[in-house]
Amino acid sequence: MTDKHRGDNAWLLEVDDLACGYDNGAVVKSIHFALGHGDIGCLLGPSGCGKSTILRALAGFLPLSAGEIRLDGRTISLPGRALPPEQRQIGMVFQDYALFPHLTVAANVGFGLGKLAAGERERKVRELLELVHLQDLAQQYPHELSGGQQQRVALARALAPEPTLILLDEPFSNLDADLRRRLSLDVREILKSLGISAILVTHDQQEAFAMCDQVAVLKDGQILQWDVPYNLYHEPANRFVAGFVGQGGFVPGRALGPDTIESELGVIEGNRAYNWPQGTLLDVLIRPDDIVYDANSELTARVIEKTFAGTSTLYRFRVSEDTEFDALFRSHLDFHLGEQVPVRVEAEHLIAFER
Ligand SMILES: Nc1ncnc2c1ncn2[C@@H]1O[C@H](COP(=O)(O)OP(=O)(O)OP(=O)(O)O)[C@@H](O)[C@H]1O
Repeated sequence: MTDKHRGDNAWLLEVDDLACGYDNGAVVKSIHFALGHGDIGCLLGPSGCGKSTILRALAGFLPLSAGEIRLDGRTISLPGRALPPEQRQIGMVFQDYALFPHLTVAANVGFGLGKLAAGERERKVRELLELVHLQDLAQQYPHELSGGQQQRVALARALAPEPTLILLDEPFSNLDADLRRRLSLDVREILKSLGISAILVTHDQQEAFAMCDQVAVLKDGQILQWDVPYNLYHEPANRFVAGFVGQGGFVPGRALGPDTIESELGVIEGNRAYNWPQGTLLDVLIRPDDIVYDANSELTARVIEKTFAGTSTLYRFRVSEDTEFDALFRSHLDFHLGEQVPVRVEAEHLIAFER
């Protein structure tokens, strides 16, 4: 990261106890998180949970009813007192690109650079277009570009004034899946190469995991967990996060000891201790990659659904009326509906919640 963006503060962005909403009441409340210099954070959650509302508060478009927002140690929002959006050094990229249709690509990127001398502005625009690989399209108009190219222009335009933080509001949702994946990785690389921090809003968990260092999972206006993607997947703090992040479902179990659970899938031992009394009834999280095929296993499960996906096949298995689970096998392990298949649980991370 560049020194230009590093202040003396441990965090670039600190959000403390934030609450805000609209005329009809608070939408988000008790929001806490902090983002490091050069880190990319994500607000992930279902539609209507308040992701864009938090982004608007960060950008300065929405007043706070409680809490505080600090950027590089400087307070930018308090209830009744807020730095105007244009003084925050925060850039924004929107879902619909929001480019100026009557301006060329180069003029769009240079739009916010009016204060620079013409030669300096041209140099800066050229550098930014090279960064987003659009140097050959500088004289085109937005309607002559693909969606992915337009979004690159929008990113270059947001980067031009050298913001401290970039806010990305569902920036890839108008693009097809393949382009979405490639562009999200490209944008990550560009932001990392410049050392610019960002907050991405998305409801796409794969995008959040691929692009972000830390992710907040939101529900009903609250952050349920703010963590690195690995922990969200393997150490979900509660049932909602476990269900929302990644695939998987729950099977019934009973605590045998602090790290051991008995279920119809056998005795499962994990690497994490809980303090349930012995005999506590539990729901055990089983992810499709927690199940392996084992010809020697005594446990067999019946195939009740099968979804072929090229290199892998997702199976739904049933052991009893109460115990069903998904398993992802390489597709050469080809079983037919109704077949009894020997399987074994291989779950290092044992995740369970009291029933
Ligand atoms: N301008 C507004 N006035 C009143 N209520 C609003 C306004 N904008 C959003 N809301 C309400 O605030 C809640 C959160 O909306 P928000 O747009 O922050 O959700 P979101 O998580 O970004 O959803 P999505 O993924 O669908 O964009 C919703 O119940 C929504 O109806």
